[in-house]
Amino acid sequence: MSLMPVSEALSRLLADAPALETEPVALSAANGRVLAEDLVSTRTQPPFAASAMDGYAVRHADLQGDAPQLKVIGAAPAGHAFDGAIGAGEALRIFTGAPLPAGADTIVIQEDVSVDGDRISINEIPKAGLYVRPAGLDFAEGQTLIFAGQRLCYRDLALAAAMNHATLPVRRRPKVAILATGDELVRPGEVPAPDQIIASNHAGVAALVEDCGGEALDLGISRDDAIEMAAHVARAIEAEADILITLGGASVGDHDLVQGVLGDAGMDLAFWRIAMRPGKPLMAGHLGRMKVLGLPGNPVSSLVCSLLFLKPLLAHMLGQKIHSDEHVATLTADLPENDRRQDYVRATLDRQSDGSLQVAPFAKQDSSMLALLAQSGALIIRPPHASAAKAGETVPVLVL
Ligand SMILES: Nc1nc2c(c(=O)[nH]1)N[C@H]1C(S)=C(S)[C@@H](COP(=O)(O)OP(=O)(O)OC[C@H]3O[C@@H](n4cnc5c(N)ncnc54)[C@H](O)[C@@H]3O)O[C@H]1N2
Ligand code: MOO
Repeated sequence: MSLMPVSEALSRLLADAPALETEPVALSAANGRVLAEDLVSTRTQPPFAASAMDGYAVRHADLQGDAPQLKVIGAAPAGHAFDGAIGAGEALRIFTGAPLPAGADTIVIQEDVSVDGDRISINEIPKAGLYVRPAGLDFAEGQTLIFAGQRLCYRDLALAAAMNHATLPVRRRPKVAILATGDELVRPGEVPAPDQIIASNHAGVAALVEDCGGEALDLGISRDDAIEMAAHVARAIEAEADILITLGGASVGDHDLVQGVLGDAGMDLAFWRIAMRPGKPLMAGHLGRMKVLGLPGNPVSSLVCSLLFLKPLLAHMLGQKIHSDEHVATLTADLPENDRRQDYVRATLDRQSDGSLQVAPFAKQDSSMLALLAQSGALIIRPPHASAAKAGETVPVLVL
């Protein structure tokens, strides 16, 4: 049986997955969305030279001698520019954020001033230009400040607001329908029969979808019954899902019905069976415009496949660059030579005082062992046919 290399499967998966459409969203609804176009500022900020402190706007040339005196000719609170200029020997009462009046070049903070009617004495002479924010200190009109592909966070949203964008062009969120399959499964919180277990994969895959900026749609659990499964698949189509994830039933057993059901529904199979461990029975295809990813049922397999295939697929559909979480780390234990499947070995990860990474593989690697995956800081990548590795050697790792 031939198995497809991981890299080839990933390239095939991404090759026919175009980026999703752009849609406008209000700034208030844009948190966590992915920007579809570069964002150019419509404004210069600050739009005028402004005071950075509460105090007095002065001409630095006037600040000669000991405690020079100036005449206060008016006031400028924020939002109220002084309509005039200050001349020799004059000052303007000014507040943080107000435009600097014509003629002034420096702010004296009020703590350094004694006031007597409309006259002030300057007790501390500031450096020329102190506490003046020049126009454009932050950014200028026409500047590109947030880039397409950026997942918008609170800092981006504040900046976008300052740039005066009330609506932002973002990618539509990929809708990912998730269907668990298997007679042995019940939902978390239910009481399983003695021969049943709790369906866990759904929770993990849905969380990863949300983390990547997608929208997870829970299709529940289908029994190992072709008619019931077909009805669930029809619900995914009806819901206009961009991706259908099936969990389990991807292998070769008599009750592994997923591929048959999808085939009958009209799925074009892109690939099945990958040279990887865990995750060998991974399947991909498309049903009309809906992508289908059939993930193996073993819990660790389904999550590792999600990390390696679903995460980049979602990034691709959101118009994002796919960046690698691959690093190198020093092994703390020997590893045996590998067979033809690329292995993703669960391991703990520690950063040493010199900044280097140290990785300790778990002795047991069964793809049903979720507790060890949860404790893992990394997956050690063992390429196909890698020779045995000794403690102290460096190996590639995917940091989780
Ligand atoms: N004769 C062979 N048997 C198997 C092969 C093979 O090549 N030849 N491949 C093995 C590998 S590798 C994997 S991985 C599994 C995957 O098989 P399926 O995708 O068909 O998964 P199931 O048989 O449905 O389930 C496997 C295992 O995982 C549990 N499971 C399923 N769904 C969930 C869920 N949503 N949450 C938690 N656990 C789930 C299920 O109860 C089984 O224990 O096949 C091997 N067999
Ligand atoms: O791929 Mo299976 O994931 O080896 O358990």
